Order: sequence, then structure tokens, then C-alpha cells
Amino acid sequence: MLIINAGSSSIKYAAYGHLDAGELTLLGRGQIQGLGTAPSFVGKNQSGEVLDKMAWPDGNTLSHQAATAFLLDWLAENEKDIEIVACGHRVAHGGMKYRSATRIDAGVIEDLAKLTPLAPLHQPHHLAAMQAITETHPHLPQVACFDTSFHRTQSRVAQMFAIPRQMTEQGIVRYGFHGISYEYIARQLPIYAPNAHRVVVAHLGSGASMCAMLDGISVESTMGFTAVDGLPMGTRTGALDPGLLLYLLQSRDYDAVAIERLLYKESGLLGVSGISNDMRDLLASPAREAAEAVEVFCYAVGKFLGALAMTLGGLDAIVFTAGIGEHAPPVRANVCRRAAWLGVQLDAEANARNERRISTPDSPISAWCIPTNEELMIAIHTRDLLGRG
Ligand SMILES: Nc1ncnc2c1ncn2[C@@H]1O[C@H](COP(=O)(O)OP(=O)(O)O)[C@@H](O)[C@H]1O
Ligand SMILES: CC(=O)OP(=O)(O)O
Ligand SMILES: [Mg+2]
Repeated sequence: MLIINAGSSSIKYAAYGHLDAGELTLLGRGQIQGLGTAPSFVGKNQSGEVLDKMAWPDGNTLSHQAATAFLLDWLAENEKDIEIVACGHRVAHGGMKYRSATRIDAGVIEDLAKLTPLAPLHQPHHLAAMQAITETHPHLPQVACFDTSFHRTQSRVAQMFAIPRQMTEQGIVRYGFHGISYEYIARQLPIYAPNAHRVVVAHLGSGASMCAMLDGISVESTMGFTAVDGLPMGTRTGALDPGLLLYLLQSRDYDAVAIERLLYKESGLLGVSGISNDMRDLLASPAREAAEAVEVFCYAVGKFLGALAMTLGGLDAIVFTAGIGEHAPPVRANVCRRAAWLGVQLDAEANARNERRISTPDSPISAWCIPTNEELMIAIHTRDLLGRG
């Protein structure tokens, strides 16, 4: 099975073999990361050894579409031994209709395309990947796995906006995203922290959100109807006073296109720093603006941690994952410092080494750094769905 996970700054792929006992075996994986800043590719074999890598010097111009085409060409050329029998795709938005993994056909593609305005940095790239695969492998079964599925366990109240009821009934609700990642973490955490029932997971990547889970079930998340709500992100605003948008429309000559650009592309870490949307650049920069962008980000993570702990009636553990969550000790340390009053005691050395447990052994609330694996989760759903057929 070929798995494709298009994110806002990256396209990740993995190939899994499906052996007799239903076990999934990793055959190879890799990604193009840094789309929009400094794109680079790495392809690895099943043991994690690098097979190939390259970087695009005039990087900013590599589109998601070109990156997908590059990956498919590279796989055809360099992974000739892997015969693809199915393809699983990550899809950011499933809307009201698609609540679990679904076999892709022309009707599904048409439905998902209608959700593009709700996830403009993602949905077109998922669809482009499906179409590219359909062209090269017209009979290959393809499966869509949705970021929104995991959150459908949330209470009606948690999913509601305070808007006229008929709009809620039409599906204008808080969907939540990054659910494929949260589902993977929900399966992993009991291995490390079997007694953690009330957990907040911070998926901090180019897109960033947080999820409150009770015994591995989503009860609340920071993202809403679209993937722009909640935390500030690489280029997205996060939660914003909606009155500001009205002001821009009425008094500053903004139109919908300019608003979309502001919400999705010009803001977040990039907008505040004026330097980069990549946390690595900001942590390495001596500029005051870079430090301020990091502070704005960590402040928001801390603020939402408090709110999510409230929805759980307390907190047993916090988990950091995704690009920033897995690789940026200063960000985790900053957030844990803010949560010290709640009972999070950071183990600074474990944190600096990106160890799994980053809190002290007697910390009342434990803190964890757990790498996510959305590709494996997609492979499991793809296998389960097609296996049933
Ligand atoms: N070593 C690192 N230190 C700090 N931030 C990092 C590091 N590695 C990756 N990141 C951050 O993670 C982001 C990518 O995260 P990822 O979860 O792969 O994003 P996405 O799936 O949204 O494209 C990058 O934009 C960068 O900000
Ligand atoms: C939903 C979302 O923001 O995804 P990503 O973090 O991959 O951009
Ligand atoms: Mg991602």
C-alpha cells in the first residue's frame, strides 16, 4: 500500500506491505518538507537508511503539485520492487458526510472538492494526488482517511457554534482536524502512560492544534469549521476576533481573496516574525521579532492547555507531537514552564534529548514527546476497509 499524506508544508509518503497475519510491514518512507520555504526531499528504505535526497535551491517555487509529481516519479524509478496494490490518502476535511475511511470514486472526489474552501491549504493537494494516481493506476483501489473523523465523538455542545440553530443543522459545526495523528497518539500513549486518562495532545507542526482526550476519545479540539481556528500556525492566524474580518471588509477594502490570504498565508509565525514560517528559523534567529513570534505561539499553546484541561475536569498528561512538538525542546520547555502551576515538572535534560518522557518521575502531570505516524494510521484504515471488501 502506498500512503500519501499531504500537509501544508510537506508531502509524506510511506509504503507498507500487508503480510499473512494482517501485520503491516514498512517497506520505505520519505517526504518533501519545507514547501514554501526551502524544500528538500529524503527517501528512506525500511530500516531508515537514506536512499536518496535532494534540495531545491530556488525552493519557494516548488508547488505541492510538482512535489507530488516528483514523489510519484521517484517511487516509480527507485522503488521498482514495490508493487502498489492500493493507495491510502490523508484528507483534511470530510465534512458532514464522510465520518470514517472511504473508498474513493468520482462521486467522492466531487464531494471532497466542494470542501476546498474549508481547507484551502490541504484539500486541493489531496485531490491532486488522487487524480495523479488515477491517471497512472486507473484500477488501483484508493482510500481516503479524514482528519475530521476522530473528533466525531465530541459532544454536540462541544461541536456547536453559538449561531442560529438552522446553521448548526446544516453542518456549520466545529469539526476539528489532525485526527489521524491524534488517533495514532491515542493508541501509543497507553504503552507509556497507562494511567493517563485525561490527556491533552498538542500536534504542533506547520498546522497546529490541540485535542483533549478522555481515555483516548476526543472530547474537544482547538480547530473548528476550518483548519484556521485555534493556535497560530506557520502561516495561519489561529483564533481571531471575527469582528476584525468585518472591519477589514467594510473599512479597509479587503475582499474574500485578500481575507483568505491573510488568514491562511500571511499570518502566524510568518506574519508575526516577518522572517519565516519555519520554527527552526525562528529559534535560530537573534531577531526580536522571531523571539516574539515564538512567544505568541507558546502563549497560545499554554492558554488553550488551560481551556482543554477544563473540558476534561483535570489533567493527567500532556503530549507533544508533529514537527515542532517532536523536535523543538525550547518550545516544549516554554509551554511546560507556563503549566508548572498545574503540576507539570519538566525534566530539562530529557526534554533537551527529545526523550519520550520529558517530565520528572514524580511530576503530578506527566509530559511526553511522542512522534506521530499518520502514515501508519492511514495504512491501518486502508487495510481494514479494503480487507473487508
Ligand atoms: N528541529 C526542528 N526544530 C523546530 N521546528 C521544527 C524542527 N523540525 C521541524 N520543525 C517544524 O515542523 C514543521 C513541519 O511539521 P510537520 O508536522 O511535518 O508539518 P506539516 O505536516 O503540517 O507539513 C516545520 O514547518 C518546522 O516549523
Ligand atoms: C489540518 C492541518 O493543519 O494539517 P497540517 O498540519 O498537515 O498542515
Ligand atoms: Mg501534518
